[in-house]
Amino acid sequence: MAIAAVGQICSTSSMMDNLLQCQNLVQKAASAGAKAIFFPEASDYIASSAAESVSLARSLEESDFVQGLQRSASENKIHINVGVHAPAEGGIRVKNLLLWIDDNGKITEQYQKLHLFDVEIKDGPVLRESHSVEKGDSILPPFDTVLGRVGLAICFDLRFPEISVALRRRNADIITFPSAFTIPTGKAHWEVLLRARAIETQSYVVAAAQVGQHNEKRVSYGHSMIISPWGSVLAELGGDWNGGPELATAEIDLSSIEKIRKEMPLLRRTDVYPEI
Ligand SMILES: O=C(O)CNC(=O)[C@H](CS)NC(=O)CCC(=O)C(=O)O
Repeated sequence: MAIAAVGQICSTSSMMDNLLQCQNLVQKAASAGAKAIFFPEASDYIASSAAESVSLARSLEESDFVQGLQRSASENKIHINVGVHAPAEGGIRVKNLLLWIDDNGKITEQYQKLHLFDVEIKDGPVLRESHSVEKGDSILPPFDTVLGRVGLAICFDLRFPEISVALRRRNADIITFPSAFTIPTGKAHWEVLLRARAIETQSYVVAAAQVGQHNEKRVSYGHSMIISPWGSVLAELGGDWNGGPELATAEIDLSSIEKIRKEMPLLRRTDVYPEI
């Protein structure tokens, strides 16, 4: 059994301030005995326009934000899962990435968001992620960590159960959804979707979320959660920015996954519908 932590922050366009928020939580998570800490999507920055987002992006090797977290991981002997941007080929778009940094500070895995959030909701959010972001083209196979086998997905990917089912089929124990959900869609769908993904994959779901006002145009829903493979919310943070970053922790018990999967085997009818 090992402890996982979720960190809830409010990123702005100041990468240095965002790094300080994360580093503060890394220390707290390490003091709480956590083996890994999970941060939201776009922890490095949330920009107020597509142009600003592209101009702020740095390669992983040149990002002070990423390097700062690599140092924190090794100094605090903790693994870090964090969402960041990096420039895409051609210079007009960015990649929306999720990194695994091990407790020596090395980036060992990276996933590029598959599904981009293009919405035009009447009297609600209008966002066109595909204007500034290049979509990924593959599922990253789950990998072994101190907590168990981790499968990576990001934010809007949550709405496509195929990716979670594919990660489960490749033996994920824990599926991540670092996010920056909007308030109306968060209120309506966030917890239901997260619990559904945990229940249908019989896996832990770790969802670190951005919270509060990032700039004059963007506000995020918060409510970071860790959910058990039975679908219970084990840890949850609030929806308000209380002036500082916040942390929640939960124990990851791999034997509970084994028990649930044994007691209720979800045998798929792949003779009727395709295997994912
Ligand atoms: O733009 C960045 O830098 C960071 N990326 C995001 O905030 C992304 C794209 S705008 N947000 C979402 O996918 C929210 C999904 C959502 O709210 C839902 O599915 O309801």
